[in-house]
Amino acid sequence: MLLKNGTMYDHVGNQVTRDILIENGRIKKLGKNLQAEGHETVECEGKWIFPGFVDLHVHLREPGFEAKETIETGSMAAVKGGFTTIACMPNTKPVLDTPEQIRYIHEQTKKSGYAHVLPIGAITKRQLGEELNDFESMQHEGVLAVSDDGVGVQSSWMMKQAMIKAQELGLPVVAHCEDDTLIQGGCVHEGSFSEKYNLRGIPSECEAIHIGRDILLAEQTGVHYHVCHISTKESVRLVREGKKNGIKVTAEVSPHHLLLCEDDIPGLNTNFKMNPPLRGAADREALLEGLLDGTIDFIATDHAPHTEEEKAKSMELAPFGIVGLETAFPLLYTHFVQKGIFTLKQLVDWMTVIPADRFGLDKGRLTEGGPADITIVDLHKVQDIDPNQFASKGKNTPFAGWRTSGWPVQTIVAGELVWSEEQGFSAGNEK
Ligand SMILES: NC(=O)N[C@@H](CC(=O)O)C(=O)O
Ligand SMILES: [Zn+2]
Ligand SMILES: [Zn+2]
Repeated sequence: MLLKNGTMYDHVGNQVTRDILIENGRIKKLGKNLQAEGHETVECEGKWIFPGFVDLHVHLREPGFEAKETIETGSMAAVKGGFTTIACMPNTKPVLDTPEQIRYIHEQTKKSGYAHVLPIGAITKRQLGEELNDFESMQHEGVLAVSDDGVGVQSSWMMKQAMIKAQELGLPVVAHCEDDTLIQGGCVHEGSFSEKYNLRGIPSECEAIHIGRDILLAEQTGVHYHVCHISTKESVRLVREGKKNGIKVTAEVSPHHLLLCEDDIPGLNTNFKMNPPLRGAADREALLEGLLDGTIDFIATDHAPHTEEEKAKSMELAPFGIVGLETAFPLLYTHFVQKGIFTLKQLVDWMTVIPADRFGLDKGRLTEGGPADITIVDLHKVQDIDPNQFASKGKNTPFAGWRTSGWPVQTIVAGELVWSEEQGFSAGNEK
């Protein structure tokens, strides 16, 4: 395949116009006036060509919760959103806590996936926090990291054992940070919204207390410790301090925590219920500052689809989580790049090369010889977010109706055009 005349960043970050020749799933050549003979040509004039986006925090729900999402529908949502590599969390049924479960994800991806899917294995058996899994045997089948995402690892001792083992094996520990004793049945942030609606709140320290503990344990064990969906100003402060002290701590932030705070929740609407909850305005400011100063390493969506029936429940009873794959780039582009808060280069780096580098993946760059995972974006395309148009089974977004620019129009995974605005989806990358 030959991509003609696309705009891209070169290796030093300058904006250039280039052709990209793709062969055997790799970028064969990057240059000007490349020859098209025998190659399918895609005209990209006026469009941006980015490395395929990388999202290291996604819930694909398979096995066990196929009514919410499957590897097929979740990876369709991914490529439609411009993501070519996604990591899936182990809070499925059964939990991804054995080598057989990890192999199952790889097999299902081969059969029905549209993007590269990197499974994350659970830290503890059935994510119950009681017994450490066999990381080595899961690693043998190919896991990106270990995590009990969905719940925090309550026991400090258990977390320490996990870190010791993960450090030995070179696996990152990816942490959902939440102290169960501080949740107290909370369903939203403990702040002005919880007060106004008389709901139980989840206080900020519920997250930060785990991060503080884990950074101390990471210092002792030397493991790569990664904080999921960071949401409070205290958490940002702790990560900043940890980094300053040379501790191997990284952090991700979700688009919704950058875009929204508790003041934006329009009443008892469960599409604004997620974990961690939307925090205060000062927290949101601290997240932006942390991302801009490098305390927070990159962006991850925490795509968490649920059925409409589940989300139709009350604020207290509905499950936590919102979808994110199909809206992340346009939302962040519209609200931060167009407004001059981020540069386009920063945003793209936070969604490509930085997550890839932090987790040692050969992804996130456009280089000769590198993988042909590519996202073509029309920055001028304006569209209202419409959940009914999502490829994801999850329609649970707080952003319905938001007018946004910067939509992916074509996505290439391992050299195959897996989705285009005009033709829709074609067979998954490994089919
Ligand atoms: N983020 C959420 O609100 N929900 C996630 C779990 C998680 O990421 O902790 C889910 O699995 O639904
Ligand atoms: Zn989580
Ligand atoms: Zn999650």
